[in-house]
Amino acid sequence: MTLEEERAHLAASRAALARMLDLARHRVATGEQVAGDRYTAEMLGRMLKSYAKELAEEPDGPLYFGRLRFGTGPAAGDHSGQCYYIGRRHITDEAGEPMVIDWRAPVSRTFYRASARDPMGVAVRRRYGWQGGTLTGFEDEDLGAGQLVASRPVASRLLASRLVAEEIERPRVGPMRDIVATIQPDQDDLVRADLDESVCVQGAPGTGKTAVGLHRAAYLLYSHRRRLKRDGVLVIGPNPAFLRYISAVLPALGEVDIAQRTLDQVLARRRVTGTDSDAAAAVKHDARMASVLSRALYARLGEPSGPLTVAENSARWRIPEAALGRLIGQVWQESLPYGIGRERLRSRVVGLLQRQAEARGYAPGAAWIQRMGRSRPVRDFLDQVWPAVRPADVVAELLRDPSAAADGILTPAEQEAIVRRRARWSAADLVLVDEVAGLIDHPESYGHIIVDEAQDLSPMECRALARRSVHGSLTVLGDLAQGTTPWAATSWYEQLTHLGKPKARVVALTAGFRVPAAVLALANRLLATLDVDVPPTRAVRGEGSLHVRRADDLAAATAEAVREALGHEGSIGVITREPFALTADRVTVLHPAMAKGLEFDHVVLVEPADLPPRLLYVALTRAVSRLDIVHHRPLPPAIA
Ligand SMILES: Nc1ncnc2c1ncn2[C@@H]1O[C@H](COP(=O)(O)OP(=O)(O)OP(=O)(O)O)[C@@H](O)[C@H]1O
Repeated sequence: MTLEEERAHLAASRAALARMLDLARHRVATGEQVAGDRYTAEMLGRMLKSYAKELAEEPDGPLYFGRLRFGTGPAAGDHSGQCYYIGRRHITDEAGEPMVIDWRAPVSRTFYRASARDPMGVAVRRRYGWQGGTLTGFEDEDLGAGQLVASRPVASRLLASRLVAEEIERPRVGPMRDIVATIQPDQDDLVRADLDESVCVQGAPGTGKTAVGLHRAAYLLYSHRRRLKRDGVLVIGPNPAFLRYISAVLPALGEVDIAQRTLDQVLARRRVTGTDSDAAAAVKHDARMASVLSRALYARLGEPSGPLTVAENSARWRIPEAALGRLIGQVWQESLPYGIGRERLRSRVVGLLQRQAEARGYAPGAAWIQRMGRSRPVRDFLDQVWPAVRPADVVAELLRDPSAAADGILTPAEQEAIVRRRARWSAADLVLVDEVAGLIDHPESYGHIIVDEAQDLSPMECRALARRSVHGSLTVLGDLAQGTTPWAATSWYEQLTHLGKPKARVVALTAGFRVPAAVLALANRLLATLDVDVPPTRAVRGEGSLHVRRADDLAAATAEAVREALGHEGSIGVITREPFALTADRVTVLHPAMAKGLEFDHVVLVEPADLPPRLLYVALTRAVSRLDIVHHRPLPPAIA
């Protein structure tokens, strides 16, 4: 097929997409009239609306990025002699024949996996080059013959394709983009892991963890749409700036219904107005707090102080104290959540009353049972032995005086550290409140949760996510070397245990798609001093540029570096602890702690000696093309 013929196919695909969109809109408009009853009409309307919305999200840009032409040998199987265009979503012609196949469909897997060594039945893999919505060319890989045709020399040592290399080398501007056109085989393996499987990706900076997680979310929704529309998919990121940075990826993949939140946003039941000392935060985030809170909650259980008597008209029903004690013991043994235990006890008590009534010839019905359950004596009994509680009250009481619940678990100094003298909620307190809420009742659970920067979560934060994925699975993304919180994980096994998935497969990604080789060499030197057991990154990119300048006037030198950076295209990030006023379109000034997960085409890093080693490692690995280090004090030895 010539470029002209390819363009004709593109025009036909665009027309087909426009027709699909018209049809979907038409169905939204008429759907309510055609459906039988109101419920069905509403469900249908909602479904069609979201379908129309997804179609409309389709960017004007490339409709597809690749094409597979299968050979005729036995390896091609059912696809023998077939040709498929692979794009961001299915497009079908009027007869329902596929014009473009969704990248998530089973056959598309071949696009990412086939290699000269194992062509998987593919004769030729074609990749398209685009400029905006215009098709500019293509590149064929003759997998049958094991060679790349019509290609200029490739920039990278590791990539066979010029188009893939160009995509990776492209200067970065604006928010994160999807990588569907260039997913690599090891990434694809993770993206398509089964829904029931929890996986943990240990990936050095820029190896595509975030990209993999987001594409996995889109893939899972495609493959298990009904189940996950019902159960929900949640993406957890470290801060709102990061969520803004990644926010366009899923909509570009046609997925508009995935919640993307910080953990704080998930837990927020009340406003955070207080802060913790480092010592208090360390204790509150420690896994032992789970035992302390459980003790604090269950300390509320009491003993019956006599028999329970309910009088109704002329009848009197009575349960002796010993029998009540036995009931409490039985319910306790069932290890139910606290709130459910209280209701179970209520129904057991009423059950005993009911049996007495029946023994005396009454035939108590549902209304009687309900009345008994709400009767004063039964309520009083429950309030005494298994009182209703609010999670925040349990935590507030514990923080006023931790001793009763914490003795033997926390040291006296630790107890002292968490005593709260003013009733203000800190972020860590909300994690504790959530823990208690989880002891009282099951929280909303998700079908799948993707947790980014998971190495930074505390054990107690992990537990909050574990509770929300009891019936679902997790994709855990992180890098032990980039852990910068005081409680950052040092072992994935431990972190996964806190997350409730100790058996999750841990996979390392080591091909770095962000950081250029020159910068990576420096970062890897620092990595060697960080005392974490993770493999270093190999650069898939070119050399890039690394500049170090010593200056007496840091602010002036920084401004100078930014001015120079503005001479290139792409985004610029100034990573500094000092306030630095600068307003230019492409420039973002940010504190190192906020740089996590982000990337800029050009990074100006100010005074590395100010940063603890791991934060320095994060800051060093944000640059895509150029890194400028501006310093006054001597550089830390590892990077000097
Ligand atoms: N297969 C790929 N093809 C093209 N670009 C890729 C590929 N994989 C990753 N990238 C790009 O590499 C950059 C880094 O990816 P990403 O942010 O997902 O890495 P990360 O491992 O999460 O990094 P960090 O540890 O810093 O959070 C992004 O610009 C992403 O688009």
